[in-house]
Amino acid sequence: MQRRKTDLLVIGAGSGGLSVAAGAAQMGVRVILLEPGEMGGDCLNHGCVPSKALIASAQRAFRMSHASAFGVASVEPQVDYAAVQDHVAESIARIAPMDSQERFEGFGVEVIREAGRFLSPTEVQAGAHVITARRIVIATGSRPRIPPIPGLSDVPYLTNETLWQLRERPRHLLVIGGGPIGLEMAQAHRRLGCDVTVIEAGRALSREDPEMAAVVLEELRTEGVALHEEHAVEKVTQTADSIEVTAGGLRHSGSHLLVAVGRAPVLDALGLGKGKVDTTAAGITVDEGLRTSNRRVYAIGDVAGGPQFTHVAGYHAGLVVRNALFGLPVKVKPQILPRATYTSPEIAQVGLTEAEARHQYGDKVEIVRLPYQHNDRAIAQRQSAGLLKVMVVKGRPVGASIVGQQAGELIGLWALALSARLKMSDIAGMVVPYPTIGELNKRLAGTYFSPRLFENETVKKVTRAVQRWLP
Ligand SMILES: Cc1cc2nc3c(=O)[nH]c(=O)nc-3n(C[C@H](O)[C@H](O)[C@H](O)COP(=O)(O)OP(=O)(O)OC[C@H]3O[C@@H](n4cnc5c(N)ncnc54)[C@H](O)[C@@H]3O)c2cc1C
Ligand SMILES: NC(=O)c1ccc[n+]([C@@H]2O[C@H](COP(=O)([O-])OP(=O)(O)OC[C@H]3O[C@@H](n4cnc5c(N)ncnc54)[C@H](O)[C@@H]3O)[C@@H](O)[C@H]2O)c1
Repeated sequence: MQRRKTDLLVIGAGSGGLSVAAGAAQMGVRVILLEPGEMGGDCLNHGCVPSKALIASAQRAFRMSHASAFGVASVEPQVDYAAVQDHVAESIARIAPMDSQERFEGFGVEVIREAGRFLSPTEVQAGAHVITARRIVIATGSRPRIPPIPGLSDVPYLTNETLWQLRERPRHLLVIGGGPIGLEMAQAHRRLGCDVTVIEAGRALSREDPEMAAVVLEELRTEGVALHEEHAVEKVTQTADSIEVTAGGLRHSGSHLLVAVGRAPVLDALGLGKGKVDTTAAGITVDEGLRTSNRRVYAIGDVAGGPQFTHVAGYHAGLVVRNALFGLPVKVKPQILPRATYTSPEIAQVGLTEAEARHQYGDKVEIVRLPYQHNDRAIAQRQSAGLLKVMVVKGRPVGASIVGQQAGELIGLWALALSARLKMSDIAGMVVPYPTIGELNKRLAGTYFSPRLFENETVKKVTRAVQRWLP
């Protein structure tokens, strides 16, 4: 065994671990990074990047078959599924150098391609190395949760880890789970010409405001995705040429099955008991500053049991670097963390939903609504289905929900508004280029002020009085 000492040991080279390692090493700290698998973790290799690349192919296909309204003949797209997967692989390959071992070694990080396992509260074993570190960051992410459905283990099923190796287009894709993974992949495959059936035990997109989620679900159904909500899966069986899922008294037959029912934290084999790091089923237990029960050890990203997004792992990393390197007090602010699901239309959220805001603020909250149909660019592009809702308390937004074209882009402004505590007047006062979808944000703030200005007798009296004094 080779004994090693370092300032910072990072376990896992995914979105969270890489961000911590890069930040710390570039500040001159000695960093060792452990990764037994592919550099870049889930987001690059099995998550965000491949899913968004597949969605991009699907959007192309959809536009080809829906062009006639624009005066361009619609055509039935010829989908070469293997070539679609080549595009997915190429997207990963183009981004991979950013997360590569060589790039991180260039920052001064020592990368060891071994799994880490605690031997004691201060020592971690990785292959032939025993590493002692002043601070340790666990960033081991999550993996697909496989539910205990009778028969599931006896059939060949896909997860987000294996979907990208598929070369033949599924004739009929069955999807268990109507969350972000299930619905992004369901719509993309439908647009690529597959029959698709989604079986959801509860409500699809259940984290989202139901009014906003309904817009997405209606579009999916219009495009031909068979979506069964409140249908608990009873069993899965295989016949000679198909897989059958029995749910809610119905039998769904398909050629391929995708399981997308949530994530499980990667905790096993880490020896967390020896490290005196406490866990629950959701993940590693952390305080507001991401410290675990072992004060020298932090947990970030998916393994920390909170919202599971790449930008959240990156945000955690920034906080940990500040605290571990400079001793600065840090605190996770859940209310500033946005999320977006990249269906068409997209659905995005930051801060409180309408229901949460009403629950927290009662009648002090004002709900400001603006449908997309008033946006000139959305009309010109025939993408005017959508809605913005912003929850406002005493002139400041406390939450924003958006469903529609580019919702994931539009939510960024409200994420800034919440993190910088901007007022609605700040949003109303900004000037945005015409004609853009982004005008919706400013127009919504205008909608907040309209009744105050234009339906207010005092304002009208004062304005009339001022006219008499003006030269
Ligand atoms: C299909 C899909 C689509 C997604 N799309 C989006 C999206 O569009 N936007 C978004 O924000 N998020 C998206 N996500 C979520 C996002 O991928 C995760 O939130 C993010 O990857 C979490 O980063 P992480 O660093 O916590 O974990 P990971 O990226 O999973 O990295 C963990 C790393 O730790 C390594 N590891 C595990 N055990 C050990 C050990 N014992 N020792 C050393 N290393 C170990 C693993 O090999 C892995 O490389 C998506 C996820 C999926 C599955
Ligand atoms: N655009 C994005 O940012 C994006 C995209 C994909 C994934 N992600 C991340 O990955 C996480 C995991 O996504 P996910 O969709 O797998 O999980 P999820 O937990 O968000 O949704 C899973 C769905 O499966 C349902 N379900 C659970 N067990 C079931 C069963 N036995 N039968 C039928 N339905 C069942 C649940 O009710 C739920 O609606 C997300 O929460 C998100 O954090 C993000």
